[in-house]
Amino acid sequence: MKIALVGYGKMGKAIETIVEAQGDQIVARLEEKPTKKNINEADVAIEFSTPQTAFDNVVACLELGIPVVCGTTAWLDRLPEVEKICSHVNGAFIYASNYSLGVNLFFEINKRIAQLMKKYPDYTISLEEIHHTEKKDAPSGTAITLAEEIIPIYHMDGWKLSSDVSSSNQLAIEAKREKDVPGTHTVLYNSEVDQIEIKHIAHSRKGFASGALVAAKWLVGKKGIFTMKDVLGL
Ligand SMILES: NC(=O)C1=CN([C@@H]2O[C@H](COP(=O)(O)OP(=O)(O)OC[C@H]3O[C@@H](n4cnc5c(N)ncnc54)[C@H](OP(=O)(O)O)[C@@H]3O)[C@@H](O)[C@H]2O)C=CC1
Ligand SMILES: O=C(O)C1=N[C@H](C(=O)O)C[C@H](O)C1
Repeated sequence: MKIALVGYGKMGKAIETIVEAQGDQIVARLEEKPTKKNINEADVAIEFSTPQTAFDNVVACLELGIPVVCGTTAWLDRLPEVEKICSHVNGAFIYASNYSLGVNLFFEINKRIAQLMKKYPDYTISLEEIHHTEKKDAPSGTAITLAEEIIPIYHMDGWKLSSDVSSSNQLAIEAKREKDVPGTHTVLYNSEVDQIEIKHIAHSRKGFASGALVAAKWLVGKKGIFTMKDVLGL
């Protein structure tokens, strides 16, 4: 598989380490918008860049006929436009706020626990995410995905970036930034007498990177718009 890395920062480099070990080929390492000239006939593009550049990069790949695996967060207000373009060009696109197998299992666990806990109003639900200090967005895309799966179950009015869990019908997400933390997400159920937590701790970026590569291999040869639920059969 010939892979173009669109975005060659922390994630691009983590993916490169795994690709080199498994015998696939990286044909482009881009820190600019993909073009016919710089994408080097890649079979698939893996896009981890910035919230400001992801949309243009994804559209450029689709218009060049290259399937795209995108992991960049905080640009999703434009996802409907990408979906329209992908259908128009009969392309292939996958987006996930988090590509790691563990987090995708955590998403399923989160929904099941929320279904159980909503019957017990003594418990107040909230979310916490912790990431490295270089992270550009808050809350994390993963925390938003967790929230979006809880909100319909609890009939809440959306989420808010706040440590104040008490005052409204919005799900509070607290975002903390600490040196070198790859990504930790916790869903908390707190009552007067006790607290229940479910937590996913990424030990490194390896899980995100290997999941993105699994998604890339799965996507090549397909047409359509997909998520990690399709890739993992969840
Ligand atoms: N879905 C998932 O599983 C995961 C998602 N992420 C998300 O991925 C994104 C990237 O994370 P990370 O690798 O840590 O970030 P980094 O800041 O380490 O890397 C981003 C890279 O993109 C480059 N870049 C800037 N402009 C462009 C452009 N126009 N086209 C292509 N590349 C460009 C930057 O270059 P320069 O520094 O020169 O500006 C930088 O090298 C974030 O949104 C993060 O939240 C992260 C981990 C897992
Ligand atoms: O920026 C990061 O590092 C991460 N971003 C993703 C997110 O916003 O959820 C995934 C992971 O938590 C690491």
